[in-house]
Amino acid sequence: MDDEQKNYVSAEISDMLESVSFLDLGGKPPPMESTVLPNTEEQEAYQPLKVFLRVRPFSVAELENHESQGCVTIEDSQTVTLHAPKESSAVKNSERGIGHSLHRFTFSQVFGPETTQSEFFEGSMREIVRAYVNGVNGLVFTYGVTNAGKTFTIQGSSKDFGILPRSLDVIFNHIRGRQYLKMNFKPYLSNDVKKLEDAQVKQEEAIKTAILASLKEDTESIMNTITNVYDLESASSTNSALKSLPSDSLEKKFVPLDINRTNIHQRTQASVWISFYEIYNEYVYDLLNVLSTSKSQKRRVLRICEDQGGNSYIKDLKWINIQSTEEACKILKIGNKNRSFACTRMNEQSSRSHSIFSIRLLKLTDEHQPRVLGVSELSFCDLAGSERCNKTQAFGDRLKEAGNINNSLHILGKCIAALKQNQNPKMKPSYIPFRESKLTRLFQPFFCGKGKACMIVNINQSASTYDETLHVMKFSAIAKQVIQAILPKSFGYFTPKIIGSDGKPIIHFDVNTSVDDFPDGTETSMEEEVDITILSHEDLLKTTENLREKLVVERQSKLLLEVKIRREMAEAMFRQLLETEEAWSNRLEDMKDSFEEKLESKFEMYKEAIKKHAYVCAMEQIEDHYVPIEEFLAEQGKVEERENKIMQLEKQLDEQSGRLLALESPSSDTQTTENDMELDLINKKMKRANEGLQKQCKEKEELIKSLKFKIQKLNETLLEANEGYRKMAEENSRLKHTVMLKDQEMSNLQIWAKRVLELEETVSYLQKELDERKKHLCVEDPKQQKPKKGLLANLKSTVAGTSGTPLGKGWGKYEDSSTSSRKQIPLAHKVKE
Ligand SMILES: Nc1ncnc2c1ncn2[C@@H]1O[C@H](COP(=O)(O)OP(=O)(O)OP(=O)(O)O)[C@@H](O)[C@H]1O
Repeated sequence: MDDEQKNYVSAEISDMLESVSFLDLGGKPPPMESTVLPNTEEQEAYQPLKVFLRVRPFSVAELENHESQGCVTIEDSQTVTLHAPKESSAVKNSERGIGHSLHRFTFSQVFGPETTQSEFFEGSMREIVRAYVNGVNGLVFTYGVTNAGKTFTIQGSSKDFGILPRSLDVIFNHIRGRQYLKMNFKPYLSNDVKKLEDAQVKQEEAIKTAILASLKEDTESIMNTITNVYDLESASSTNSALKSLPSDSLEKKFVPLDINRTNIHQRTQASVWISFYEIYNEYVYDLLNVLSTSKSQKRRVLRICEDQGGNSYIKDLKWINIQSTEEACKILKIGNKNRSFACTRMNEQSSRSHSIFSIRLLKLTDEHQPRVLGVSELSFCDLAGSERCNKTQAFGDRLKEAGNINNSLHILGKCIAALKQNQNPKMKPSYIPFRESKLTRLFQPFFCGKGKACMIVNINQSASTYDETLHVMKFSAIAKQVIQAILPKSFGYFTPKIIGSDGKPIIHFDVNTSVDDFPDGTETSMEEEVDITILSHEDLLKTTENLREKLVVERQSKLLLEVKIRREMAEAMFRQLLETEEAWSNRLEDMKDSFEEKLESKFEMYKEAIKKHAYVCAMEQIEDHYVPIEEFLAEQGKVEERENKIMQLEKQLDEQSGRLLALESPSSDTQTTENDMELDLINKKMKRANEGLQKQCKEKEELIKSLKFKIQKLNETLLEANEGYRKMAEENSRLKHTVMLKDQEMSNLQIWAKRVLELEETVSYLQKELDERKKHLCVEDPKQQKPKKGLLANLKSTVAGTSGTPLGKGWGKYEDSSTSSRKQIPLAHKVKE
């Protein structure tokens, strides 16, 4: 998938979003407003994700460029309309009949370009911060194209603080006078607290001092390079600017939240810790790592791990204890210095990473030896702005960054779309790819009930980024439909584990479980990134022991499972064989029947054809030679008459020849003349008779010839019929052969069926054998067993132990010669087969 396609959300998600956005037309957001007072928290366990829209005012440069100003129209406090400018792809597409040039979107609230930072904070953050100080975790993330004002919204400028410093100020206002200033309770893993020894506390203090000192050292350079949080104008008076950050100044800028303090235990204290990290090119970096400030030094990549509860946390992430908003702002500034910014075509100071600033609030009892009552976390995620690579003309590092940014935003889009789809009971639940990117992995708990999430969508009104802005809006439209299931957590609901400096739990406040439960709780999932270093040596040994025992049990169950599966497979195979056999025999019968039918019908056909042919021939012959009987008799009469005439003529000829002999004597001349004349006459008559006879003979010869020709033709037809019959006979024999083969196949199938039955017997024998082995295993000391490398090795060894069984024989090379309890099983050779 190229970057163009991957921008924000995939094409198909985008299409889905398109339809969603139109479904929303005119529709007001569902009733979801509810106050986050502690006693109503249970009621709002399910609520749609809050999505706020903030529209950035035009910058001076944009105004100078005469950017089209009619792309974004705010209709009311919840609705905004986007009008595609002429040069945008949306207009081109709509002209081609794909999509629309006008889009309307609804949000939890829309903040126009004239909205001040204070108004925005009041309108969007009030609820989430109030819930947070009462113990509900919160996540705020800004989403939008590059240069849309995400960083400005979160951090703000020195004159106009963003939601992060304002939230910090509210938090410090809230805990004022009840702040726990010692650093001996520190956030640990995802939701736990570590109790530090004095030496460790000193170390913490030293780290903090070093971080703050690094700011002083670099003040000048920071002011020259970082302008995101504090304006360049204030560079000359950096320190004074920082000093002018105390909460008082903030308080003057906005009305403090009306937080219900009464629900918090009167005698409680709070400790505030912060962390700041970034996800850059899918690597997590601690932004508060002072060592990494040097650009030449390679930054240390942090790992995302999971604790016993499967909650993700960043291993070795620095948590710094802070006592005031100004301290937090200083640290934020140091973090910003380490953050990956770059000058892109769209934004001079573009954030090239997703940065996450987290605040952990530890609630403690107000005693000499305080107890930890709860931990809550508020995270601000400034997502990197995405852009189309061709538009930004990105290449090299920028292109790689854009690819990674787009990819993680794309996965975030997929997660949100899947979350939304899974809320529809009519649809098949789909896999939510939280683990496909670091960002979504860290966001996952917030979409699974760990706390309240809220999304801030930043857009600018520039026509040049209209298409990207439209994508963002579509994305937010679907995000708005995600229902969050927020566990009714407040302080004291999920009490954290307190871990001692040695890594062992020292106090466990959950009323339902005791400290003794902890070792079991240390059981970690076998994920590649599970952090086992959090366990002490003893726990590790104990865990190993437990795991070993579990392994034995697991192996037994696996063996049982395998036997069960084998049996099921054998049954299934047998069933399949029977079905196949039945199917084949049916098929065979059908084929036999159909061939026989075909054969018979062909025979009939040929017979009919021969009969017809013979009949036609006979008819033709009869037609050719048909002579009516009268004609025939007349002809016969004629022939007889002629024969009589011939006989008479012959007689006359004899007489005439006798006379001629007598006349040969020279006595009378007259007589000779008469005789000559008579002879001439007879000759003439004979000649004529002869000619007639010759003509008749010719006719008869021709008749004989034509009859002979017809006989020849009939012979040929007969030969052809013979040939057809011969072919039919051949086909018949072939079919008989096929039938014979099928019969053979059937008998083979029957043999297989018998074999399967035998296999089944073997399996049942194995089952018995296994039961025996199980009893044997139970008696054995599991510790003495050598752990095998895997299930197969274990199976093989187990089967080798029972090498007298058919299966054991199959794995002869693993046979244990010492096994005395071999049994001779007659089925062994069958299994081998
Ligand atoms: N609401 C606003 N009022 C006045 N200026 C603003 C506002 N929002 C943003 N800006 C200005 O717009 C510019 C870009 O803002 P910003 O750096 O916060 O954008 P971004 O979305 O974080 O960009 P990227 O994703 O590239 O980091 C900055 O100069 C900022 O001061």
